[in-house]
Amino acid sequence: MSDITDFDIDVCIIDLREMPCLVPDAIKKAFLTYGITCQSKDSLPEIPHYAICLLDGKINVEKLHDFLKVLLEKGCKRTVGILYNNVNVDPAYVWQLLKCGISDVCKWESNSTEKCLISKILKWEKIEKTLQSGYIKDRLIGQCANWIAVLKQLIEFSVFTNGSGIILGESGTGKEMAAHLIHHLDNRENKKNLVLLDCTTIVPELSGSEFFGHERGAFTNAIASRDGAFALADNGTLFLDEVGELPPTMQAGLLRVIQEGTYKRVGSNNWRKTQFRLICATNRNLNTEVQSRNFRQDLYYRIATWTFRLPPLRERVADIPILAYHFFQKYFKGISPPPVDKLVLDYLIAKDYPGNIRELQHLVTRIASRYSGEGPITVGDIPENDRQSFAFHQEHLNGEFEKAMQKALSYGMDLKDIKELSADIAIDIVLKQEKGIVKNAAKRLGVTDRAIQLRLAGRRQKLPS
Ligand SMILES: Nc1ncnc2c1ncn2[C@@H]1O[C@H](COP(=O)(O)OP(=O)(O)OP(=O)(O)O)[C@@H](O)[C@H]1O
Repeated sequence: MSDITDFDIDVCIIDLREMPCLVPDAIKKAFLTYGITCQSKDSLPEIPHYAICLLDGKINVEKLHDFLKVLLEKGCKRTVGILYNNVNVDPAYVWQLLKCGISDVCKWESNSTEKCLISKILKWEKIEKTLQSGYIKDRLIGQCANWIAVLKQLIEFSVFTNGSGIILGESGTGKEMAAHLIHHLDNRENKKNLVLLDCTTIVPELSGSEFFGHERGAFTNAIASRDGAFALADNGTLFLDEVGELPPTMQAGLLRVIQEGTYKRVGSNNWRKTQFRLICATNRNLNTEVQSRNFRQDLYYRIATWTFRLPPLRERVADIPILAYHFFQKYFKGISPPPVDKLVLDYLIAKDYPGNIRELQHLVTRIASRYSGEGPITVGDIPENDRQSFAFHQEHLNGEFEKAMQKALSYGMDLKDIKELSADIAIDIVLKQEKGIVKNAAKRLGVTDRAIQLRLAGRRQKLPS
């Protein structure tokens, strides 16, 4: 590492020890090789992209937290701590430092610490650069911290490992887009194709052929031999969407291929080799599926080496305006989209999106397609169907409904309890209005008769005897 001559990343050492004396010469010298100098925390000339913080075991964690917060808010990308002169550091203290926002903590060992930190910083810088790349900026829109955090994990996984991973997330949160990103960033030599397979669409009887391929005549209608997903993904990436739906026989087959790297076409006795990066996605809780024996535990552990959770849109509401702008831009293909009235933006921000980004995209497309071509996009461009539930939401947000919610929250009810209670109240009101006729109530509430009956039965069971 010491042969790095063109290290030009903006890094500085900041002495944050509770009782600073002079930064030890050994540290100064070691980092000066890379052009890294020491700065005082009170007179930083500029906020560095990376800060190496010199710490001791006595630092006030709250003060450190505040200092790091300011650093990170002002553009510092990561901070790392060196513990100096502390041979027996309390592990709890180190975990506290990490909680404060420090990316890593190490003890000062002359001759190796600086090399270790430089290689970490080089890696982090590569991740930051990738985050700013055109591929991501044009496709994976978002600036919320939880979205950026998962993007960074995805980049690290794609660029620095060749492992398998699983992408968790509700429908429409961008799982398939994440798979494309992983394949795009994968820097394997002679990288080949990304093969996408949606496990919900696989016919169980044909699943063997779909994955392994088949020989001519292997079964009725097998008029020609054919490659399956394992062959097509060789030297590339296999993306299995909704992996929780994989038929049990295929789960065993897949495990074998991942472990051995060999498979046989249906109707053939010859072993063939394949090697691919496996990326799976699901919006199910695979842990529960494993417990209820619907999904093989051994396969789960093989594919879940790396797990990424994409946040639903409700956890990144601040991204709605830029996502909406991105979709308007897409709709108006190249020409800059018309201005969007603030009321429309407020509407987009306040709405619920069970279908996440896909649902927002479709809504924006509907709005854009109603635009007359002059002036800004206004609330009149929002289709009538889309306005109805929202109008209710707006009317009641500041009225009785909000008061009831405040009361419920003051009793310590969580969202689940609130949802349950609201559903019960709605059912009771409609049942009363429909004179106890479940069928009519169910129709009005948009659920099945059985759903209401089960709910009523559940409530009876919960009643104290
Ligand atoms: N961060 C994002 N920026 C821009 N568009 C996005 C983003 N995330 C998702 N999309 C868009 O939302 C739509 C849904 O994305 P995608 O198909 O990747 O979701 P998914 O989680 O795989 O959905 P499903 O589980 O239903 O298959 C796509 O049209 C995609 O272009």
